[in-house]
Amino acid sequence: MSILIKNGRVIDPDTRKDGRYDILIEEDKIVKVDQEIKEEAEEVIDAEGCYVMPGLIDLHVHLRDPGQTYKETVETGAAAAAHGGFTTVLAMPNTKPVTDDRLNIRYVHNKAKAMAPIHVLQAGAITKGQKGKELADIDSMVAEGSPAISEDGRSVMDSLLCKEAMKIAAECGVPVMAHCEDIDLMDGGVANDDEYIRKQGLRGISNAVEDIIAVRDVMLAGETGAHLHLCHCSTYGSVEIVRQAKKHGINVTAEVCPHHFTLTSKDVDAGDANYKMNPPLRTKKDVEALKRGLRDDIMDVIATDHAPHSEEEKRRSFTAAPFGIVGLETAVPLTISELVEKEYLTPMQMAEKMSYNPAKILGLDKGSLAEGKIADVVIIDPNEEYVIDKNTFASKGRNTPFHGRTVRGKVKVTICDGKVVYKDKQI
Ligand SMILES: NC(=O)N[C@@H](CC(=O)O)C(=O)O
Ligand SMILES: [Zn+2]
Repeated sequence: MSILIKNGRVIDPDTRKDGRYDILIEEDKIVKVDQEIKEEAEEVIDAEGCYVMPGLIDLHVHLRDPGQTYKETVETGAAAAAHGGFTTVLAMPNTKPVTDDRLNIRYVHNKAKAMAPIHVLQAGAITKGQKGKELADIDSMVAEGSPAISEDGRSVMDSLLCKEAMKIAAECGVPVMAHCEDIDLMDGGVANDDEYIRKQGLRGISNAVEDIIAVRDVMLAGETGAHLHLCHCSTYGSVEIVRQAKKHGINVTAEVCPHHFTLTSKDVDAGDANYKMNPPLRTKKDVEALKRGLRDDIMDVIATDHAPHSEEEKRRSFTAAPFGIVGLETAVPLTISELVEKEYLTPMQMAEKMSYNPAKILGLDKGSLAEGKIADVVIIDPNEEYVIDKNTFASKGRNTPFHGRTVRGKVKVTICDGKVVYKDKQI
């Protein structure tokens, strides 16, 4: 099989190419990148007017498999990823049972190999059953191929246990991906702690809920030498904490989700739980800090926190519904519309934060369009305007606050291991 991508704007953070090039793919590899490639190929894709980037890598998805396959499966989540331009995703371990041992890691990896069109990697839990009492067997999960550990969905509240986990992760050479939430301080909160939210009769989640654990984890990373990756940062405090940590030479990276840089708590409709996620939508001050943090490369990654739930679950009251929204199929247009068009990010920075940096964080030989690399590629038309329609999602989840929103930036083709795994109708 060979594919020739012609006339696109190749944006490659690895070789620092940003210009008009053709790319020739043979079997599963990029064999040539040149200004004009004359060779014939079985499939020719005209990428005129499009960005051609390394396949996107999402460090934060929930695939609900095993245990909650009515919400999503490895297969449907991977199809949603391909539709969204992602060729690699990292699945979080808050499954049922919790992915806290090597057999559960193997289950997801094997299922993905058998039926996912893209690469699915599984993060291991930090504690057994995510109960926060006893460490999981981190070494054996890493030996099984898990590239990171995380307690996502909660924090390891016991600081000593958390420090032990960081020591082991440092020895194993994997990052600790931290969901920062002081569980006691949550106090039943469901949305940001501000006047507008309180007026709607909802309980608040203050910034300190996140910031306290972010500071603690940075201190522990400093003491243990672990690589700490802060998940779904939502507060201006988090951005400051990451800035300071980096200044002091602590090994920390951080991610921001599209919903957190696109919406504020003022957008929350108390009658619609599609605006409910953890951490919550924050204020304008927080959103501006997140955008500037991304612009200034304090914040390294854009990740989706794709969190599918059933329609029945999300129809419940704001307080009773579960936290989380889907994100795989809206990340590209939101990033282009909110960050690239508004000049917070260059297209090169977009490719860094959605592919190159995530690859580096997981230690993967990906995020590159250099000759000889595996052909994971995404083609995006940055100018195509369209209306987000949840009914077009490949995900089982329809829980998005972005249904009906007009955006720019459409994924046209996703190529994984040299195979076209998604193609838009009009290309
Ligand atoms: N983010 C969410 O609102 N929900 C996530 C858990 C998580 O990422 O913390 C989920 O698993 O549903
Ligand atoms: Zn989380």
